[in-house]
Amino acid sequence: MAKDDNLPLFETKLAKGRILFQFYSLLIFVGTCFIFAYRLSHIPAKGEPGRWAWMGLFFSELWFCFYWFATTVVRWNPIYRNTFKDRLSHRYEKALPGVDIFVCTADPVIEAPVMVINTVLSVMAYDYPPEKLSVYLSDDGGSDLTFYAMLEASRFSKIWLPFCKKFKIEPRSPEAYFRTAVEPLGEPVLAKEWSTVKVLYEDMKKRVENTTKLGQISEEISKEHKGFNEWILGASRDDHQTILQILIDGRDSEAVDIQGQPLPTLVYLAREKRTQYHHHFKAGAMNALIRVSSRISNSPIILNVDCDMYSNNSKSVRDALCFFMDEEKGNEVGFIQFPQAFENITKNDVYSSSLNVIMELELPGFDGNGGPCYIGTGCFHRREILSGKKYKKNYKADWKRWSNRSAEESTSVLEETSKVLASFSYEENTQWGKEIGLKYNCAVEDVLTGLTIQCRGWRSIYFNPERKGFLGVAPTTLLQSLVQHKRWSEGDFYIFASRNCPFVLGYKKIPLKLQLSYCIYLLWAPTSLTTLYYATVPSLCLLRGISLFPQISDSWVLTFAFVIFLHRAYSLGECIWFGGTFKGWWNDQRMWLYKRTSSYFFGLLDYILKRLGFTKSAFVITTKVANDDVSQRYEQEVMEFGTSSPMFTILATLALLNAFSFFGGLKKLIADLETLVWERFALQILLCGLLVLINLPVYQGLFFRKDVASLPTSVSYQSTIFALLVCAIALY
Ligand SMILES: O=c1ccn([C@@H]2O[C@H](COP(=O)(O)OP(=O)(O)O[C@H]3O[C@H](CO)[C@@H](O)[C@H](O)[C@H]3O)[C@@H](O)[C@H]2O)c(=O)[nH]1
Ligand SMILES: [Mn+2]
Repeated sequence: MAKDDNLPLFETKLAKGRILFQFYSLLIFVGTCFIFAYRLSHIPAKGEPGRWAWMGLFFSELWFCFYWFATTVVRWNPIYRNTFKDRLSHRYEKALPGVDIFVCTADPVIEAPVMVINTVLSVMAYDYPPEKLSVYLSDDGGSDLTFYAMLEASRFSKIWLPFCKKFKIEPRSPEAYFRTAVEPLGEPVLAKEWSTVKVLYEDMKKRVENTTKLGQISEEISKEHKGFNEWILGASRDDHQTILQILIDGRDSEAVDIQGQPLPTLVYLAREKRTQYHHHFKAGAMNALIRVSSRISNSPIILNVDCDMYSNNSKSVRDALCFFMDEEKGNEVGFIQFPQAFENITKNDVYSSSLNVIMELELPGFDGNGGPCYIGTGCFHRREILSGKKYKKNYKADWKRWSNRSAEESTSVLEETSKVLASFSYEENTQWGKEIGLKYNCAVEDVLTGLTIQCRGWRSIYFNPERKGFLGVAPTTLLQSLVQHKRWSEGDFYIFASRNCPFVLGYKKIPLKLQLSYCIYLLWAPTSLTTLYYATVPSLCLLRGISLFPQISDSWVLTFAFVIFLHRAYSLGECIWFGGTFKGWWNDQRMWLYKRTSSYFFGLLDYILKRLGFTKSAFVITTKVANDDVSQRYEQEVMEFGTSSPMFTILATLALLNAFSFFGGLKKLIADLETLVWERFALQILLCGLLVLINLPVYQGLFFRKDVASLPTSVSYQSTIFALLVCAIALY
C-alpha cells in the first residue's frame, strides 16, 4: 500500500477576504436601518399628498432589503473545490465505474445538427476508458437531419478519438478545436496527419450542412442504411413512434476505431411523441433516457449536457469521480454541478449573459451553505438518486456491482426491448416525473429536481476548475435573453409558490441558509413588482411635485447616499473582480433593470395565468444560431431589437416615462430656482436621471437608429402613447 492511500480525493478551500465582505455587509445593514427609521418617522400625514406613494416605497425598500439579505447569506461563506485525479487513477484506474452521458436536442433548425454532433464528439472523446462510456442523444425533434448527422459523427469518431488521444488536444469538440488550433508545423509527419483529420472534419461538416440545406445524403451512408432513403427529409416531427438506434455498440468487438481501440457506445433516441399527449420537454426526454440507458449500459454515473455545451476539458469525468469516490465524504454526494460558461461572450457583455457573478461567487456560496442547485447542464448525477433514492447514513456505493453490463442480447434485440421504455404510455400511472426521475410541470425542471434531491439528504458539490468543463452558447439578442429569463423566473417562482418551496420541502432537511439562498432565484418574479414601482413612482412624483426622499441639506440624505454608493461600488468591484469591465458592469445594471421590468414581470403574469388555467406550460427553446447580420451586431455590442414584442413595449414605455418625468421635473425646478424647491427633489432627479442614462440605447432604438435592428415604429407609437397617458394620469 502506498502512503497516499488514505489521502482524500478532493479538498475544499474557504474563500479569502470574507472579513472585509462581512464588514461591508454590516455597514449596509446599519445604513438600511437608518433608511427605515427615516421612512417611518417621515410618513406624510393623512390627507397630505404622497402618503400612498411613500408607503409603497417603504414596502419596496423592505422587500429589497430582504432580497439583499438573501444575497448576503449566499455570499457569506463561498467555498472552492480542488481534485486529485492522480490519486484517483492510482487507486481506481482498473475499477472505474461506467458513465452514461445524455445530450438533449429538440429542434434541428435552431439547434444545428453540426453543433449537436460536435457536442457528442467532445464527450465521446473524454479521457476515460471508452468501453466504460456510453453517449446517448435524445432528439425531441425526431429529425432525420439530426439522425443523419449522428451517423456521420459515429463514423468520424473512429478517426477523431485516436486523434484526440495522440495529440492530447483540448478542447475535443472538432469545431472548437480547429477554429483556434494551429498546425504542428515542426514535425512534418504529424503535421500531415493533423491536416488530414482537419480536412476530413471539414468534409463531414459540409456533408451535414448540405443535408440540412439541400437534403443530400452521403452515398456511403445511404448504402449502409437502406431505410434512410425512404424517410422524408424534414425539419422535425411532432408525431412519431420511438426511433432508437444503437449506432455504436461498445460490447461489439468490431466496434473499434482506426487504431483498433474500443469505442464508446453511441445511441440515438427520439422518444415517441403524440400531439395530444404532453411530452414534458427536456424533463421527459431525460426520463426516457434514464430508462433506456438502464437497459443498455446502466452506468452508475450519469452526465447531462445540453446540445450546445461541448466538453471543454477532457478530464471532467475524472474530476467528478474524485468527489463520488472519495472514501470519506464521497458517499453522501448526490450530484456534481459544473458552471455554465459561454464561448461567445463579448468584451462588455451587452446582455449580461456571462453569468459570471452567479458562477464564480453565488454557486460557490450555495456550496458553502449546503450544496449548489442543479442547473440543467454540465451536471454529474448518481443514477440511484435520479430513481428517487433517499440518502441513508452509512450508505456506501458498491461500484463493483455496477461494473457488469446488464444486457446480453444482440444489438437489434436490445434496441427492440429498450424502445418500449421510451413510449409515451410507459409513464402512465407511474411515479415518473413525480418521485422518480426529473420532475415535470416546472419550467426549470433542473432546479426543482436538484432541490428535491437535496431534501432527500444528498449533498451536492460545485466544481469550477480553472479550465472550464463545458462551454456553451449564450443568447445573442436582447429578446432571446429576456425570453429565457422569463421562462426561468416563471419556473423558479412556481417552485417557491408550490409545496416544493425550500422553506416547506426543505424544512429541517436542508440548512436554513440554503433555503434562504434559493430565494435569490426563486423570488425573481415578484421582485419585478418592486422594481417597476421604484422605476416609475418616484419619477412620476417628481413630475407632480411630490417629494419622496430627504432634501439635500437634510442629514438623512447621507444615509441614502451612503447605502446607494457603497452598494453599487461593491457590485462594480464584484463585477471587475470576476473579469468584467466598467462598461460591462454598466450593461449589467441595464440588464438587471430590463430583466426585472419585463422578463420577470411577464414570468409572474405567466405564472398567475397558468395557475388560473388560462395558459399551458411551454418551453421556448433558446435559439443557438444567428445570421451574419445579427452576429455582427452582437460582436459590435449594438443592442438588437428588430421585432415588436410586449417586452419591448414595456421597456420603451418605462424609458419614455422617465424621460418625460426628468425633463418635466427639471423644467419645474428651474422655473422655481430661487425658492430652493429643487433641494427637496435632488435625489429623485438623480434617480430619474440615472434611469434616463441607462436607457440611452432604447431612445436610440426608438428614434435615432434606422437599421433593421432598431425598434419598430409600432413599438414607438405604443410606448409614446402609454407613457404620455401615464404621465397625464399622474398630473391630474
Ligand atoms: O422539449 C424540449 C425542449 C428542450 N430540450 C432541450 O433542453 C435543453 C435546454 O434548452 P434551451 O432552450 O437551451 O434552454 P436554456 O434556457 O438555455 O437552458 C437552461 O434552462 C433549462 C430550464 O429552463 C434547463 O433545462 C437547461 O439545462 C439549462 O441549460 C436543450 O438542449 C434542448 O434541446 C429538449 O430536449 N426537449
Ligand atoms: Mn441553452
